[in-house]
Amino acid sequence: MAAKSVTLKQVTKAYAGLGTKQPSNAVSDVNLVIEEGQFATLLGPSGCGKTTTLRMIAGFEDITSGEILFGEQPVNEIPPNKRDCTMVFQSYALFPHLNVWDNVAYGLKIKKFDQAVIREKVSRVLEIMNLNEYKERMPSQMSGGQQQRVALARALVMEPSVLLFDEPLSNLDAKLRIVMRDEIRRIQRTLGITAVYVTHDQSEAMYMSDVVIVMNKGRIEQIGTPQEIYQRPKTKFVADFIGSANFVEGKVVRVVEDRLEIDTPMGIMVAANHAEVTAGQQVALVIRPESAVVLKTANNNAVITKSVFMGQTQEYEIDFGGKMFQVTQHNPVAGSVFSTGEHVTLEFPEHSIQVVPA
Ligand SMILES: Nc1ncnc2c1ncn2[C@@H]1O[C@H](COP(=O)(O)OP(=O)(O)OP(=O)(O)O)[C@@H](O)[C@H]1O
Repeated sequence: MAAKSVTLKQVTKAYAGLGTKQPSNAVSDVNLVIEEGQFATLLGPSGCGKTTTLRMIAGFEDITSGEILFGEQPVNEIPPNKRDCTMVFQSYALFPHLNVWDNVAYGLKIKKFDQAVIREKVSRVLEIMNLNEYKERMPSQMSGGQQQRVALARALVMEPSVLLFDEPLSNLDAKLRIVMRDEIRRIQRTLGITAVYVTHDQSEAMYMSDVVIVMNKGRIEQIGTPQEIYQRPKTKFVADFIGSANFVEGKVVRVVEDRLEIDTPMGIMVAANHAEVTAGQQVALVIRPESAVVLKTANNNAVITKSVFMGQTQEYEIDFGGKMFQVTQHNPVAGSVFSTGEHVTLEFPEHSIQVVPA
């Protein structure tokens, strides 16, 4: 199978009736390029337009305006079964009256492949998915995780250029999700297939993706690697949705080369200038709990109001100038841990602060 890139150009979806109640479309003006062989995840809160976007790529939904391309080829007019992509659903959607072998072979039979070719392709995929020993089982005789592997095998056997996933792990328990996300990623890498994955689970998105596409109210807020999305969020929404963050409101007073001086209720704070903000602009400083530093100095400026041991971390709530901060200390060993009521110094290394528009 030859992987293909997926391109969305100004793609919009309006559902009839939506426009009268709310000004926004289900999906608005989405521009996106997913490169060949990339694993891209659409991530965002419920109703942000992830599933609609995925279904438009699959061809299950018409698009209101814009264009979708697989490689160089526009696919707007191509029906789903001719699009060279397959979708793995949350509900597995296996045929209950067919055993594993026949479920996996089904699509090839519909496409009238030769018997010998079908045998060869199905055996190979069952082998890759470690499903050989289950080939005669009926779906009802298998666990949720095994059924989802069959659903994945059924999609892979078609050798699509693009594989689409609609929250495929959300019916599985936490432990199995972790096993399956490794399995999906391993197979996707081995076959070099382009994958578009929908989830509202940020840790799943961070773990699996080459690129994360964060959506909000039908629009793309940010596209980036998991590191970029986490460490350099471009908006308050992204900073808030991915991981936890302390926000400090302020106004940029000076831009000095690559540093920003920001006037905040806690005085002037300095941040490295990773953002495109200008002097005079109202901003928010994003400070991740693990990037604030707690220590003892001669001029302690903060008070611990809560201190909780969590095994790998110590979690603090700290009052700094009347504002409460969530702070995480890694590797809390005896002697380095502070107790409730202790006076401490809270520092914010300038490179770990991200500045976003207010
Ligand atoms: N068939 C439809 N008719 C009208 N509105 C729809 C239809 N399908 C989805 N919508 C609306 O479009 C918006 C985007 O829905 P979508 O299912 O794409 O969101 P989502 O991000 O996948 O959410 P979730 O995580 O809850 O599945 C929502 O406001 C939803 O109510």
